[in-house]
Amino acid sequence: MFSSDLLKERIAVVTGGGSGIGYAIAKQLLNMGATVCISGRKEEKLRAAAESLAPFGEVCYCVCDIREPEQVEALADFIAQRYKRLDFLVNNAGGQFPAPAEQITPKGFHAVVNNNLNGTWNMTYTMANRFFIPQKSGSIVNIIANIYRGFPGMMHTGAARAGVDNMTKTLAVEWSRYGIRVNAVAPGIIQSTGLEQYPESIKQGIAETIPLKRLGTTEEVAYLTAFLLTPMAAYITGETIYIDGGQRLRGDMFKLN
Ligand SMILES: CCCCC/C=C/C(=O)SCCNC(=O)CCNC(=O)[C@H](O)C(C)(C)COP(=O)(O)OP(=O)(O)OC[C@H]1O[C@@H](n2cnc3c(N)ncnc32)[C@H](O)[C@@H]1OP(=O)(O)O
Ligand SMILES: NC(=O)C1=CN([C@@H]2O[C@H](COP(=O)(O)OP(=O)(O)OC[C@H]3O[C@@H](n4cnc5c(N)ncnc54)[C@H](OP(=O)(O)O)[C@@H]3O)[C@@H](O)[C@H]2O)C=CC1
Repeated sequence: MFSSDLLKERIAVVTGGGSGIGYAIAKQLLNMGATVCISGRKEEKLRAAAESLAPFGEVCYCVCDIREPEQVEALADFIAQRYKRLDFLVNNAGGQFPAPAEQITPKGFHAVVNNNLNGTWNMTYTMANRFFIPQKSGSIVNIIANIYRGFPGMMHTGAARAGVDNMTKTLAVEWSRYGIRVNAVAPGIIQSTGLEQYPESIKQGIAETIPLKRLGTTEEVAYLTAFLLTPMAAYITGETIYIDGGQRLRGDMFKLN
């Protein structure tokens, strides 16, 4: 299933591929023979990531803030010039800040929705029109979050990710006529660079609330994402697959007062 030539000659873009889950996804796709372009906002971070990924296959990077349509268009130009096609888009870039709902200002709400929902659409709209629709093929995986029971403690991202979850279903139907599959992966709490930004007080004891009694790894999210892009998943579209050690069914995301 994960053989080294399964994705040979396939071209992938992984947003937020310079760190954490995105980096692990890029590495897994390279290990399966794909050519991968990682993107993000910080050039130095991308350069270092691309250097450390280079032993695993053909990798490049492109600075692109997904919130800026013209930067997304420039990323599409870069891919068109370099590879002439695109097969996979992994919308992984995103983030938010923890806060009780009543303290999320309209500006803060807008910032998080803009990053996670609008940014994902900017990428999806552009890459579909530039590549997937004309090619009549393509596969998209959206990395969202565990929104199964809402997202207490991060209402803004819950709302944004629910938007992407619904977008996933709609596009799977609308774009089936172009041979495009669209799926989502919903990670629970994953031991990644991103998690380092959350205060210890929130994370302390959290593993005990998860049925599998541990946090997930970035590699585990990468395996699932890669699987969804392979021909083995050719009949899967419009799905959101949770990878959370069972947390959506039992256990708290946050300790609320
Ligand atoms: C148990 C834990 C479970 C965790 C599960 C999930 C984990 C992950 O998702 S890991 C990924 C982690 N990485 C991140 O989340 C970092 C990403 N964050 C950002 O990129 C940015 O902070 C942003 C996109 C969320 C906002 O950036 P930007 O658009 O540049 O907006 P500003 O910085 O200008 O802020 C606008 C506005 O937003 C409010 N705000 C921003 N940060 C905070 C904060 N830390 N706390 C409270 N409020 C915040 C605030 O209202 C800002 O306006 P001003 O007050 O006028 O600055
Ligand atoms: N770790 C976890 O427990 C969970 C993570 N997630 C989600 O998974 C994804 C990956 O997170 P993780 O790897 O943990 O955290 P990281 O903070 O390591 O990764 C987030 C990546 O997104 C990029 N990014 C953020 N905003 C933008 C933007 N506007 N334009 C371009 N790139 C952007 C960052 O790159 P740069 O700094 O270069 O801009 C960074 O590489 C995120 O969407 C996160 O919210 C969901 C649930 C749980």
